[in-house]
Amino acid sequence: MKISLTHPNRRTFKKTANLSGTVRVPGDKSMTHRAILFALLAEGTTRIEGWLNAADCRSSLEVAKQLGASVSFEQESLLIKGTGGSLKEPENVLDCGNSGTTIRLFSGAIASQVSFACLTGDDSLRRRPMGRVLKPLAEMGAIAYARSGSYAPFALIGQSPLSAIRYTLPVPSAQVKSAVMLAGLHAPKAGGVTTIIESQPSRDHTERMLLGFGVQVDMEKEGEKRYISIRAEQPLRATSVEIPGDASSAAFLLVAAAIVPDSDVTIEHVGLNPTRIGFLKVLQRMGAHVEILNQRESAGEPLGNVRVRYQPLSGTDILPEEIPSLIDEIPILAVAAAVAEGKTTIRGAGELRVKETDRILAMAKGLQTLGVHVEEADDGLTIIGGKLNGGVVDSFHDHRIAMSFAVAGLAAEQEVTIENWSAVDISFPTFSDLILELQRERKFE
Ligand SMILES: O=C(O)C1=C[C@@H](OP(=O)(O)O)[C@@H](O)[C@H](O)C1
Ligand SMILES: C=C(OP(=O)(O)O)C(=O)O
Repeated sequence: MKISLTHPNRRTFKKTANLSGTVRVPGDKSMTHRAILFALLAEGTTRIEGWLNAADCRSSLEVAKQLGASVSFEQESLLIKGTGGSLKEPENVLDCGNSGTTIRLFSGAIASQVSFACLTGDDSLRRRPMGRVLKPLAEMGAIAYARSGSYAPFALIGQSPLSAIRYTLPVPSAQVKSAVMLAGLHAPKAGGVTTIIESQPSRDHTERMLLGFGVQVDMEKEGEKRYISIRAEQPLRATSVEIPGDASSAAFLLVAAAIVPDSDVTIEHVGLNPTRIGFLKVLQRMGAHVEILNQRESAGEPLGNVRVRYQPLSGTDILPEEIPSLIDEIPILAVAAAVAEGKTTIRGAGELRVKETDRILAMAKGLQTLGVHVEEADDGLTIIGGKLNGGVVDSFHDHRIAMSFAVAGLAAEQEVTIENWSAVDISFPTFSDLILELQRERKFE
């Protein structure tokens, strides 16, 4: 007897008529991680509204519990009773799952506090470089022993007090910046002020949210260069945090609107932090009709509604200095480039090679399968736009690759099947539901 097996970990997306409607996307992932970690460090109970209930943030929540946080839920809100700054030594290994933000930011907090912690993650996280955080933390006085020198699992033996440092980030990374800032809160030696120097601005949610928890962060700008300074021994005080929708999740739906003819999609209540919305400028430059409406501010972060209407796109050059403001959106912008008229180049994006998977390789392979002319460079891609064919592509267990090819499927000539689809649960579990909603609301003309 022939048994036909279904593949629960595959999903197929087909060419669609226009997408239309107004939706909200789940909470910002970067902000949710920070809210959980800062609540753990604070004195009192923090209320977090609009948090992202997805696998990466649940990793942060589990790690926070092991370090002494008491967690409860009240309707949609997350309540975290903090430790007042004295973290508990964890009884077991801290499993950070697939989340780079969890492992790197929590390391910064652990470095001054916990006598022994061992941090690890899944197959993907254990391939990602950790030397970039362990090196500055060791310079401040913490002791780290890492597999092969710089990979998880690693043991972190916190030391107190740490020494303040002046640290120039070798790569623009908000995760490294945040880890050093958090260690700096407990680094009263060597002057007691830790300064991080970044030559390209990376996302600044840590700086903004720490202010809400009562911590003063000083920032000086010198052209694109920024000096971020934090004085030691500032206690965190519990607060309420309202988290807007994640601009990186919104990007998938907005690019879908930009490439599916006659679409008109609005995402409400989405974060518009300038360090995160480089992709909107690129989409505009490619010819998409982008509008930002009802812009306002909450908890120190700008937010608003973003409307994108279809207009045929043309290729563009995405420059190295733009990369930090759109680092997680490059896979979906590569899909936009694949349907745009003409050539798109992306350069200065070498960091993509050390994300959940090598995103340059994954996009090049997948787009080639769909018949696109793509050339890989060490630090980017060159894409000649045109029509997308169908095919079977692999997400390589990377949420952003999976959703990028799902959006490609909505505009491709034949269907696109994505292998290892379940990766979407990392950041955007409701992605397929929202696409369905925008298809249901579509205009019939
Ligand atoms: O700080 C953060 O929340 C993040 C920073 C970025 O990583 P890097 O710090 O490695 O650039 C980004 O790619 C990641 O998705 C989230
Ligand atoms: C790179 C990402 O996250 P992280 O580094 O936290 O795993 C991402 O969400 O695209």
